Amino acid sequence: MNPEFWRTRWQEKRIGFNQSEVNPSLIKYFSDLELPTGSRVLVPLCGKSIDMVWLAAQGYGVVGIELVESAIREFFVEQAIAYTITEHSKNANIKCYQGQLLEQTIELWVADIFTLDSNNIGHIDAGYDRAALIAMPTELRPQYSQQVIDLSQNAPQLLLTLYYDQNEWAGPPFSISHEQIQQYYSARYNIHKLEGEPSVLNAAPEMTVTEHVWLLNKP
Ligand SMILES: C[S@@+](CC[C@H](N)C(=O)[O-])C[C@H]1O[C@@H](n2cnc3c(N)ncnc32)[C@H](O)[C@@H]1O
Repeated sequence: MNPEFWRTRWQEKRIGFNQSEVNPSLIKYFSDLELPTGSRVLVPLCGKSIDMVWLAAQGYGVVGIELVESAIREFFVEQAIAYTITEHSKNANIKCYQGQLLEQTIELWVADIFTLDSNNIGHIDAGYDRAALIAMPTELRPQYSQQVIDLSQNAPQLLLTLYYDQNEWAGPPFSISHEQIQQYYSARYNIHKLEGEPSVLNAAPEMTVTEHVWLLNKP
């Protein structure tokens, strides 16, 4: 998916991926990461996810990365959080929106994730990937997974993916198999499948879909 695809989706408000309720798997499994409060959580391809509000309410700092600036602005406006904007000194396409919620900092980067490095975003304690890996087409996924590993310096992750017959529906979101998860992450993580539950694709409700929840821990 090129950047224009996502900009158009946001412009035309075709954002069926955006949830009005906090993701139940986040609530159920995030504690498995055993993070002390005050830890900083990376949310790649964050959109305006309400999950970031939940993370802050649990006592975690949030570091989101999102290509489309209007999505980030909508997040702060809808959540009634005051924000400041800092522009990157060398790259006009990169900005950082920052606000405070319940004494936690929510820092959302307007950027193509591939243009950032760990010096930009600072230390990360864990990652939460919902609708991010599965938003990446097959050819970009190895580069994406490596970028998340590099940005977070191999921090543990809670990863949510979908599995369905890719021949039946083109995506995004794309279907990801256990073998693909191994391919992307087994060199740097111990991989545990926590759950596989029936799920629904909003754009193709007739499809049989399973949501998988993965815990990626450092070996
Ligand atoms: C399927 S949405 C998921 C959003 C969010 N994780 C959620 O659960 O609602 C994927 C998001 O990734 C953003 N995106 C796509 N490619 C990106 C890239 N290369 N860098 C940063 N963000 C990107 C899109 O604009 C879109 O908001």
